[in-house]
Amino acid sequence: MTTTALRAEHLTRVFATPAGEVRAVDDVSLEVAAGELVVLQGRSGAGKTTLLTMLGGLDRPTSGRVELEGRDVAGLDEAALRELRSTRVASVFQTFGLLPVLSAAENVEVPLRILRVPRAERERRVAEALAIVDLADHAAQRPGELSGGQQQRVGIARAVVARPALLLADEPTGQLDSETGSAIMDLIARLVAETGMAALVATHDANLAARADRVLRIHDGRLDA
Ligand SMILES: Nc1ncnc2c1ncn2[C@@H]1O[C@H](COP(=O)(O)OP(=O)(O)OP(=O)(O)O)[C@@H](O)[C@H]1O
Repeated sequence: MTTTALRAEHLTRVFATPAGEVRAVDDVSLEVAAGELVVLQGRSGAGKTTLLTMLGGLDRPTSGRVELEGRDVAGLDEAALRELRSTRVASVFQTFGLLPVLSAAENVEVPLRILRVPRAERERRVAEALAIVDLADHAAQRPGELSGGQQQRVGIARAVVARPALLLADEPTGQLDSETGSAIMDLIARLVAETGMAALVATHDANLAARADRVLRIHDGRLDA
């Protein structure tokens, strides 16, 4: 039986700008199953970031609904939403988002601290996550002492350490050369297969779509049929 990790129904986001209303996302409905890797493709300005931000509960839609593991995200209060964002949904962005003063291991540990996981268990899970992304030997280095690809792998280890139901990635390979970007996509595909999490990855790189179970295309805020 497939379990639906993420469901969006008739999502719309309208921004008011001096030049008038911008319909950044326009009546988008989609589902991502547990263990499924979906790539979202679209040109710059097509609405990818706006859509991912709503799906991750970071922005509320103008209309429509988002369900994560069967729960209506709009029905959650701020505290429940914060908990959801730190435990069930993980995000990986183009600009890595690591804390520069912390080591790789300390960066990966952040979500577990938020969850108040006991220290011994934190250490075990951080070591496991760093090993998965092949960075066990770099645990003590700070982001500035790592390459771009290594930093992105730290970001992925941090994203998955709390075993989220859903991984949202916005151009995770945008800053990387094509070989490193390809390795990052392979890593995401492997994590999806091994952990059963769902992943939605936005990219305008057509080659990366080859790793996906399914490709969605967005154009002017609307998904292609
Ligand atoms: N806060 C905002 N206020 C006004 N307009 C916005 C805002 N955020 C996004 N937009 C507009 O919404 C549309 C979609 O933007 P979005 O960032 O989602 O595109 P994208 O597909 O992620 O692009 P890129 O690949 O360049 O990151 C664009 O026309 C953009 O100008």
